[in-house]
Amino acid sequence: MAKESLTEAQERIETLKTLLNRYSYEYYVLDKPSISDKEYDQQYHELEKLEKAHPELITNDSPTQRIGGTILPGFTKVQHDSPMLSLGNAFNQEDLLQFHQRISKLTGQPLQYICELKIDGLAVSLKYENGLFTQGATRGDGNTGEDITQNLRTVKAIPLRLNEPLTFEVRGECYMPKASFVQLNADRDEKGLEIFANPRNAAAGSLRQLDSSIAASRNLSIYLYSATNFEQLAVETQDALLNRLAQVGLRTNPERRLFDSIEEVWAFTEEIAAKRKDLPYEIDGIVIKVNAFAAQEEIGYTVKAPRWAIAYKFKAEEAETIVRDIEWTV
Ligand SMILES: NC(=O)c1cc2c(=O)c3cc(F)ccc3oc2nc1N
Repeated sequence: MAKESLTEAQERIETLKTLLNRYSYEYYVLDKPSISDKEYDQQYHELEKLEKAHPELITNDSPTQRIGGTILPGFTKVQHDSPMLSLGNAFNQEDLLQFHQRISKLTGQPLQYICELKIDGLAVSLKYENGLFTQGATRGDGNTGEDITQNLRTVKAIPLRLNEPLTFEVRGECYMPKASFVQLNADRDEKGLEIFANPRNAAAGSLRQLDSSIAASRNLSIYLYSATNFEQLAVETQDALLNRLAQVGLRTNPERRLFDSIEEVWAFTEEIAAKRKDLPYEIDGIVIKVNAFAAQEEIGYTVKAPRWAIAYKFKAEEAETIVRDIEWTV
């Protein structure tokens, strides 16, 4: 085939990157693919061929650049701009009531709560500059984490470019879906390799790999739940923030609910405890947050945790039965 002119190649490469990144967003972020895998693969291979012929046209946000070419010698350290704190825990209705009474005293505003599923994965921080994914890190000790950008770039649910040129940091939970966990353990068992105890360990083990092609093979996903400098995003509540994150192309968990009383929050924890085994990912509780950012600021933080949030934890032993209950499809 005659070598296409540079501008023709450039235009075709730009078109293919835009199309393939949108298909990837539909498939991995919205879980609603609009084309078949075959069509995707055809366009992906056309992009690979064009980039091979014109390597100077390869950009960092091309879908062909998700798997890094090198095996890292180790992970460099990352200082978090603001500490990645942990959550205080609640284990029963009384603990929730005490949480509510404690914080009601600290704000004159009526309290609206947002409840989010507590995804059982690995907390990570993602930095975007002018819309481009530039750095990913683990929580580490809360102040210093490890740079796992190469591995997080292989997580297809993480967009390499947002659909707005934002510069900010988002945080979320990277996890391994239950079905991927069962398949991975079946494969490892067959090869006589040690199997993972649960999806959280499998996700953590995958993100700790120095060879990003291993992380790429582990079908990890992510839900984002917070952002820094949300003034730029012009949102005043956690719920509005989550809608805004979805708007710019980030994956957020749809099972969130707003409540005006702690009694309704308790009822929600019981509702989710009953349907948790049917979820395609593991959760270890519910995160309850004051929805309004102004009230969050008024209520504030302790040394190691926000006062305006609490994690209601389900009873641990169920976790094993949940994974055991999946028929071990091999
Ligand atoms: N695992 C989770 O699904 C999840 C975790 C956290 C946090 O760890 C967390 C920690 C903070 F200091 C503040 C808010 C948070 O919100 C959170 N929200 C969530 N949905």
